[in-house]
Amino acid sequence: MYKMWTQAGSLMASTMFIYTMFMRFFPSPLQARVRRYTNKFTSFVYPYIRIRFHEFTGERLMKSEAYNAIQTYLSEHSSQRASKLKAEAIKVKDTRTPLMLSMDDNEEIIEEFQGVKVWWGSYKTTSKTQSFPWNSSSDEKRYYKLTFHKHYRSLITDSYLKHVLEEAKAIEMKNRQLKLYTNSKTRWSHVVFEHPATFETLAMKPKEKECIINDLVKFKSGKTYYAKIGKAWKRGYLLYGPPGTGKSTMVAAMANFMNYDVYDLELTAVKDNSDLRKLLINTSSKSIMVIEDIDCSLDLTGQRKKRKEKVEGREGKDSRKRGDEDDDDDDRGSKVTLSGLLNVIDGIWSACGGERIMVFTTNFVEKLDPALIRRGRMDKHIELSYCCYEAFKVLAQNYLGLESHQLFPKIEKLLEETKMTPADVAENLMPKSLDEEVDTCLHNLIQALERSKVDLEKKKAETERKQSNVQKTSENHGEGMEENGVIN
Ligand SMILES: Nc1ncnc2c1ncn2[C@@H]1O[C@H](COP(=O)(O)OP(=O)(O)OP(=O)(O)O)[C@@H](O)[C@H]1O
Ligand SMILES: [Mg+2]
Repeated sequence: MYKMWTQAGSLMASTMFIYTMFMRFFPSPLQARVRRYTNKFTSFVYPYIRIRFHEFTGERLMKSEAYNAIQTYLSEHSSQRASKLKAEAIKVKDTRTPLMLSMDDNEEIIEEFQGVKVWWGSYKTTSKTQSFPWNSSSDEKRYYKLTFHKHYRSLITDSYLKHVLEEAKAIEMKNRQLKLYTNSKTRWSHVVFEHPATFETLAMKPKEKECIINDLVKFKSGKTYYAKIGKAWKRGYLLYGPPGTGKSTMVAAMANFMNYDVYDLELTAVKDNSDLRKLLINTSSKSIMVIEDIDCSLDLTGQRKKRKEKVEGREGKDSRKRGDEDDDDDDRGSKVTLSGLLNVIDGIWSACGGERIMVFTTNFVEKLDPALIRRGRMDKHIELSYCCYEAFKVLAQNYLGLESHQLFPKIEKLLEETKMTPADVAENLMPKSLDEEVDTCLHNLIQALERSKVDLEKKKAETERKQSNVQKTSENHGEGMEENGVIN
C-alpha cells in the first residue's frame, strides 16, 4: 500500500513538472488548447462544480449579504446533521433554546434538494500580515463552499440558491430580534435591543404622534417612490427638547414600530472621516442610526465659526490653512469634521443599503450648524416639550391604568401653569410601594406640581425684579448723561 502511494506521488510530481515546463516554453495558442483539454479531463475525472461565498465583499468593506443569508439558512439546517457545531448565546423569538447552533469551521454537511445532493462546507483561511516581528496580525477570511454535480448546474444556480435566500429571509423574519449596536473604532458590537417603549406608551399629543407614525409608515412602504424620485431611501429626524421629554424613548419606540435595528453612533470614539464612512458601510439596511446629544458629540457646531475666525484673524498669512487643521487636531481626540458627517448623512455613501433612518437628538437645537439640520438631511424636526394634559393622560394610563379621575381637572390646570417634563410626571405617578393607592400617586403629583408652580413664580418674580433694576440703572445713567450734556 505504502509503495503504491509513493508511486502515485512521484507520478503526480512528474506530471506537474511536465505541465509547468510546457506552459513556460510553448506558444500560447497551443497552451490554450492544452488547457481546454486539461479542463475537460479534470471535469471528466471530477464532475463537480464549486461555488464560494466569501464573508466580505468589496475589498473587505462590506459584509456579504449572501454569506449572511447562507449562515442563517445553514444554522437552521445544519444543527441536526453536522457533527462539529458552534454555539452562540443569542435570544431569538419563539425558540426553546437560547443558543444558536451553526456549523463549525472546516465542517461539511450534505443536503438534498428535489432529489439532488449538494454539499455545504464552512471554511476559514488565515493569512499573516507581518511588517515587523513585534507587529504581526492575522487576517481571517471565512467562506462557505457549495459543491454539486455539474449535471444539475441550472437547477442549483437558478432554483436552489433562490430557495436558500428565500428561506433565510423567512427564518430571519421569524427569529428577528432587534439589535442595539455601538461602535468602537471601525467596528460595531451589539446586544439584543430590549427597550419596551412603543408609540402607545409614548406621552405626547395624539395628533403629533399620529403624524410621526404616518410619516414612518409612508417611509417604510416608499421603496418604489424613492426610486422614482431619484432619492436615496433614507429619512432624517431631528428630535429636540429639554432633558427628560422623551427623545431617547421616541427612538426606541421608532425602532420597535419599524422593526429596525438601532446603531447608536458615538462620534467621539470615531477617529476620522474615513472611519466614520467605514462604520456607515457596515450598517445593515432596515436600521436607525442615532447620534444622541449631537450638540455635545463633537465640536461640530463650533468648527465653522472657529475656522472663520481664525481665517479672518490670519488674513494674508501663508500658513493659514495648515495652521487651522493642526489646531483642530489638537483640540479634539476625534478628527471627524462637519463635512465628514454631512457626507455620511447624505453623500454618495449614504445610499448604501437603503431603508435607513437617521436620528439626531439634542437639547439645544439653536446650537447646531444649519447645514447639519436642513431639510433633506434632517427631513422632519420634532419638538418634544414639557408635559401637557394629553401627554399626562397617556402616562396615567401607563403607570396607573387610569382613563379618568376626579383629580384630572386639577392636574390639567396645574400642568398649564407649570413646566414639568414627562420624566418628572412619570416619576411622581409611579407607585413607590406595592400597596400605594392610585389616589396617593395623583396627590404626590399634585404636590410636586404645586411646588414647581411656586418655584416658577419665584423665578419669574426674580427675573422681573432684575429687569426693572437694569431698566432703572440705564434710566439713571441716561439722566446723568443728559445733565452732563452728552445727549443733545
Ligand atoms: N414623552 C414621554 N413618554 C413616555 N415616557 C417618557 C417621556 N418622556 C420621558 N419619559 C420617561 O422619562 C425617562 C427619560 O426620558 P428620555 O431618556 O427619553 O428623555 P430624553 O429627552 O432623551 O432626555 P435627555 O435629553 O436627557 O437625553 C424615560 O425613561 C421615560 O420613562
Ligand atoms: Mg436622551
